[in-house]
Amino acid sequence: MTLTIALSKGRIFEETLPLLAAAGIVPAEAPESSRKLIIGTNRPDVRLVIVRASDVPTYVQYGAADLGIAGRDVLIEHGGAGLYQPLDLNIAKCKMMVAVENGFDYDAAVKHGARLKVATKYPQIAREHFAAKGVHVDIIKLYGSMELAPLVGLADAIVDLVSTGGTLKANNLLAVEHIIDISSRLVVNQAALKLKYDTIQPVLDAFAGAVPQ
Ligand SMILES: Nc1ncnc2c1ncn2[C@@H]1O[C@H](COP(=O)(O)OP(=O)(O)OP(=O)(O)O)[C@@H](O)[C@H]1O
Ligand SMILES: O=P(O)(O)OC[C@H]1O[C@H](OP(=O)(O)OP(=O)(O)O)[C@H](O)[C@@H]1O
Repeated sequence: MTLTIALSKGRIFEETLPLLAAAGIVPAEAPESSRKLIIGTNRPDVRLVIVRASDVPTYVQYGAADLGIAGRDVLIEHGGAGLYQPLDLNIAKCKMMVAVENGFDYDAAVKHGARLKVATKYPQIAREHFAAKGVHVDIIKLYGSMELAPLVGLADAIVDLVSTGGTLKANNLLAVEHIIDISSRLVVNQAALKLKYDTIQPVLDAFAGAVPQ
């Protein structure tokens, strides 16, 4: 039975290579240098499909892929329907944070009870965070370059991923709240786990044994 694994290009693909190797899987091509969306491997029964990071849960949910690797951010926004999430892979680590322009008095803005304009690619996470604090927000959905929004008056604050802090610094922004720690997880289609147990379980075991500390 063929096993299909959904991965995104970039950091997730790079950081997944050692996990795949532990399961005896070596991609036939590098997705960065190929335009192919279906990539074979050294194992005739395993293929990779290359999708947008935020589309990985959808491919696995509907069984178009049996396994996938997706960030916790993406999984929260997707909702996780139809997905089994057996393993935190401890890769693509970063933090979901609230950030504002240097000089913006965030504490005062929150205390005053006025509505805060928040730009983000992660409306679900942002909404839950501010609801728990009892802060009224207008969420402005963006698809990237969130850091620009406070600089041009689109928003008072952003909710975005921070790793080194370099992007915030380069744009004169300051992190003011830590929402959650993010890493990527293995997701499995619930029906596939039963139907393809003999193929999937050894891959899960190999990944579990190779998770970086
Ligand atoms: N700076 C970072 N450092 C570490 N991990 C990160 C960083 N930025 C994002 N991630 C994690 O890696 C995952 C994939 O990020 P990537 O940048 O490849 O895709 P994306 O551009 O966010 O997604 P899409 O293509 O769907 O818009 C994210 O979902 C997140 O969990
Ligand atoms: O704290 P840093 O180390 O600077 O990382 C943070 C940046 O990384 C992510 O962007 P990414 O690199 O994925 O760019 P993209 O969203 O344009 O793909 C995130 O959206 C931040 O902009």
